[in-house]
This record gives sequence, structure tokens and C-alpha cells, in this order.
Amino acid sequence: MASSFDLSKPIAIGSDHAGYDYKVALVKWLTEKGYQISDMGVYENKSVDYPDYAHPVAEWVEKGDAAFGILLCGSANGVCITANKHQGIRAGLAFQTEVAQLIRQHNDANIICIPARFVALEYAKQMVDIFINTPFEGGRHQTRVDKIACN
Ligand SMILES: O=C(CO)[C@H](O)[C@H](O)[C@H](O)COP(=O)(O)O
Repeated sequence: MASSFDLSKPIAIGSDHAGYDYKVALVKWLTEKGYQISDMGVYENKSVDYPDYAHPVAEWVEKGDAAFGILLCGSANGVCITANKHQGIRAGLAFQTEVAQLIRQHNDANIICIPARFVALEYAKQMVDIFINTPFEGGRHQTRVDKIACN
């Protein structure tokens, strides 16, 4: 199935130290599959603050400079909470393949947040693959998505 994302644009990806190893592996894997990637750091495995990496990814997606975003931290909550502060962002926390599918089908998520300390790398890859290839269902879900914004 063709992705509903505009893959002529890069995928924006970022992580803190807890997601660093998975980010490196996902960048390599996605690049080998032919996707363009904008890696927004962190660029080495040192202790950092997740908002410093989640905000740039969210800004790129929000501005339309990236097709969608991938964020990783230990539990995925820090990056997810941060990204969802941006008006144009619907970041979903994916911890099962079915949830990776649902955040696209029901929530039209434009960032997938992955808990690197709680899922295996191969499982993370499966979730990203599903996220890329699952369309938003619209209909009653569009009505609900339209009600998310609070100002
Ligand atoms: O922000 C988080 C939790 O919401 C992430 O899981 C971080 O990666 C985690 O807090 C980092 O913890 P550390 O003890 O500083 O490695």
C-alpha cells in the first residue's frame, strides 16, 4: 500500500540518550530502504534533555518540512508530551504494533513516539513500518481530531 505521507520530504527523527542506539539503527535501516532522513540528534550517547530534541522534530513536522516524525526516549512519554505542545502535532505513543496502526487510523498521528527501553529494536522497526503504511480513516475520527485543538 502507498503511504499517505508525502515521502518526497524527509522523515524527521530525534531522541535523547535513552533512544540514541535505536535512533542510529532506525536511521540506517530507513536509509537503506530509500527514505530521506533528517536526523535532529542527539548525535552521541551522552545524557541530554529530551525537549531539546523533541521540539526541533515537532517544528519540522509542523512547518511541513518533514513528511512525519519519529521520536524516541526511554518511556516515550517525555518526547510525546513535548511534541504535543505544538499546535500542528498529533504525536502518538506506540508500544504495540496494533497501537502503531491505531494512532494512524484513528488519530492521524504525524509523529510516532517509541519507548526504546521497553520494546525490542525489531519490534520498533515493525511499528515504524506499520505507521508509514497505514492511512487515516477519516469519518468519525476526523470529527474527533477536529475537536482536539483548544484555542
Ligand atoms: O522522559 C522520559 C520519561 O518520560 C524518558 O524516558 C527519558 O529517556 C528518561 O527520563 C531518561 O532517564 P535517565 O535516568 O536520565 O536516563
